Amino acid sequence: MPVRSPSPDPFSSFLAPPPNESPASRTARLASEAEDRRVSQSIDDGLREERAMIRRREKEVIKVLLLGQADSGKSTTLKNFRMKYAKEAWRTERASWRAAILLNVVKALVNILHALSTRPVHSSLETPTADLSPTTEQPPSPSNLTPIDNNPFPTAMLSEPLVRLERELKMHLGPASEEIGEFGMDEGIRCPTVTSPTSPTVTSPTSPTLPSSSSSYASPTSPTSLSPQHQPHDETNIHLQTPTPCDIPRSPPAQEHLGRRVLGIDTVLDGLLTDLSRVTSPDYVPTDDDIICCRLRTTGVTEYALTFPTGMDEECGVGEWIMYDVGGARTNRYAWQSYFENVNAIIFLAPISCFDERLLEDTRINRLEDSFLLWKSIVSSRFFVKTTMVVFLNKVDILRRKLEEGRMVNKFLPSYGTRENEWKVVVKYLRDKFKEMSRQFSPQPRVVYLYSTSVINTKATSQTLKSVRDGILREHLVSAELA
Ligand SMILES: Nc1nc2c(ncn2[C@@H]2O[C@H](COP(=O)(O)OP(=O)(O)OP(=O)(O)O)[C@@H](O)[C@H]2O)c(=O)[nH]1
Ligand SMILES: [Mg+2]
Repeated sequence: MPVRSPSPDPFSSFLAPPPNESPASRTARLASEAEDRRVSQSIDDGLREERAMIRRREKEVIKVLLLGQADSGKSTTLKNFRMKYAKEAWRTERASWRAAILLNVVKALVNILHALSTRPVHSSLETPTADLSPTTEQPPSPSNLTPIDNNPFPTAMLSEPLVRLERELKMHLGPASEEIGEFGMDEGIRCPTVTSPTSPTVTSPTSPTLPSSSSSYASPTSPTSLSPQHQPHDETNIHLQTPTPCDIPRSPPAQEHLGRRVLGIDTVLDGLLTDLSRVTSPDYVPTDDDIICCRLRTTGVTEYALTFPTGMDEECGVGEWIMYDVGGARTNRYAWQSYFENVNAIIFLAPISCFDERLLEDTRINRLEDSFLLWKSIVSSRFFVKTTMVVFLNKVDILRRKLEEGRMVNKFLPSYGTRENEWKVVVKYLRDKFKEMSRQFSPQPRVVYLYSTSVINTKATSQTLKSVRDGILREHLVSAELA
């Protein structure tokens, strides 16, 4: 059978020169085709160059992940970074912290009233059987509280509008306003908009989980629910009552309780509580310290961009850092993994004051034990073999206070043994412990930068951040040279 030549491609015949092309037309056509090829080549070169530039920029962007359990101080550390290195953005969002600060104050007042109407029967449950036994102390629960004598405040009368205001503020602020497993006087009348902590959200790179600045709570010049002049409901006008909530923190029973720290109220709020008239004024603009002290739970993962010099001296160009702040509760941690690729540095927050506390989300687990387990899983992860590791042994101020009040570390951490119950000794012990765990569980030898911190102290933290920044940059430069 004769072999038939394949029929010509209709497209190639469409592109072929005309059969009767003159020599002059042919020359012109070839010149035009050469020019087309040149233009196309230069477009390809441009695209290649652009792609290479994007790859180079991606390499230059330093990714820093803040990790650690809930309430360890990750967001507070980020606030310090932004206060120092993103001054303009920090300044413009200052007013939007107002509602969150008010909520912190109202929650504390509700707690004080609750404690004034009740008192704990058991002061301590210190009977661990092993290191970091779960049988450590718990905050007072409704079942171990009894009414307190000589309480000067009509507790129910005062607490009702406060609880209502607390609920209003929570509705305004959303899920971040509620602690996981939060226990308060408003149990049973919780904010209906609060969503399950098991469904964290990932916020957009540019939107911190802050209250909206368009709201009446957020504007520094607009009224707040604590202001007497502009009440949404008469019953929330807490200034009109006698005694007023402003009298509560200064009252002798409250002072006695604050002094004994049986309320679970952190020292960070003391400043706000003793200066309530400032915070409740209609012209109130939060200060740096107010914002640093303010607690707003992180419910998903937030990204922040910071701009830094790319080298050690200030004459170098600037580079970009992206910092990721995550929700630290156990129920939030599954969302972390999508941020693990190509992380340059991790700042791990271990709140070492919590040696005698349990996790809110799982009260069987000691908080220090949880930090050890987290640290072990981070240093042993294959994702972080080349990641710079920075550890903040945080909340040293609270550790010091607890030890001064006579809390014994070895009651909760028997391996601490007979070492002196002194904060510097405890810090050294824990520093060695974190280092040793890194040595034992890291797939490759690595350097760990450890700092003892109280990140609510912005001045001291500013120095630490500079050192952390330089350390991360230095390691980044070294690895870029090796790559
Ligand atoms: N006293 C004291 N308080 C601190 C320190 N660090 C943080 N805090 C306070 O502890 C609370 C919790 O801090 P955050 O930064 O919100 O904790 P977080 O790790 O972001 O917590 P999640 O968002 O729940 O994961 C805030 O009220 C802070 O002001 C510290 O070193 N000392
Ligand atoms: Mg946070």
